[in-house]
Amino acid sequence: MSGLEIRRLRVTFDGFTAVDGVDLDVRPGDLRFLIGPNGAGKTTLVDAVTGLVKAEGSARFGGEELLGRSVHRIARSGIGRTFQTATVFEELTVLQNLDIAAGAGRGVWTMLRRRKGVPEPVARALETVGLTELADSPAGTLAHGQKQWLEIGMLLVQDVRLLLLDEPVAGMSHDERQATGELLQRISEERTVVVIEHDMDFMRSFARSVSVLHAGKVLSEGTVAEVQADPKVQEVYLGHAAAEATADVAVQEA
Ligand SMILES: Nc1ncnc2c1ncn2[C@@H]1O[C@H](COP(=O)(O)OP(=O)(O)OP(=O)(O)O)[C@@H](O)[C@H]1O
Repeated sequence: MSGLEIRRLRVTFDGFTAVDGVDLDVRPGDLRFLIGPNGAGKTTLVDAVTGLVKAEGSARFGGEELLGRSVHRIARSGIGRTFQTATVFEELTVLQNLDIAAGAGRGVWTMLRRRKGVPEPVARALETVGLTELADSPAGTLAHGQKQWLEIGMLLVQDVRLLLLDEPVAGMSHDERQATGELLQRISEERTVVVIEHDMDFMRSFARSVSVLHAGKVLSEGTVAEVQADPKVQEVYLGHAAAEATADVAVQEA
């Protein structure tokens, strides 16, 4: 079973190189965190893999080349992503949201009709993301964290094999972060999961492996301990923190 294999990935915007020759391997069962300062190229890398921006090089999943395919074809290859803000249908119930996600090929009315029983994949996704009790609640009434879990559930019912999650715990409470970390660990046992994250505590608690991006390149890679001990990473993060502190002082003094 092969996971995500990225080679010499390059994305340029009007002459500016946002992703600059990235090699990345994420094996199934891994829970890879992609970290790095603002503008490092993390989201652009995910955009390239999901077909939202044009890229050079190669990005293969399960041995299949993704670059050059349409967004829809990539999605049909078992690749799904979430964005920083959850995109669920607020007026529909949790169950209806999952039904729609699962329902490629079925008519909308079939999906929305009240019916006995819940299809097995939907029931399993509800259970995995911990929303079984809330199946009949409108998605709009869910707490922020629960909406993110619903979105992850919508990927699970589509049997997505590679999940690319952009800052999944942004804005979550401590308990929601903990629950999300545990959820990602469970999911990644059977799938390949890549998480873009700025929350270092969350990364330290739940990452199985880490890639640090800086200025469009992979600066460092390894376990949390290896990456934290890397002087290049410390320099980028400390330099970054120092620059922010200086900017804060400058703002306060202005
Ligand atoms: N559509 C675009 N057109 C021009 N430049 C872009 C575009 N998208 C991203 N960039 C630039 O590419 C660089 C990488 O951006 P990207 O959003 O991938 O960084 P990031 O690591 O995800 O940052 P953050 O952590 O702030 O989300 C940035 O300098 C950004 O301004």
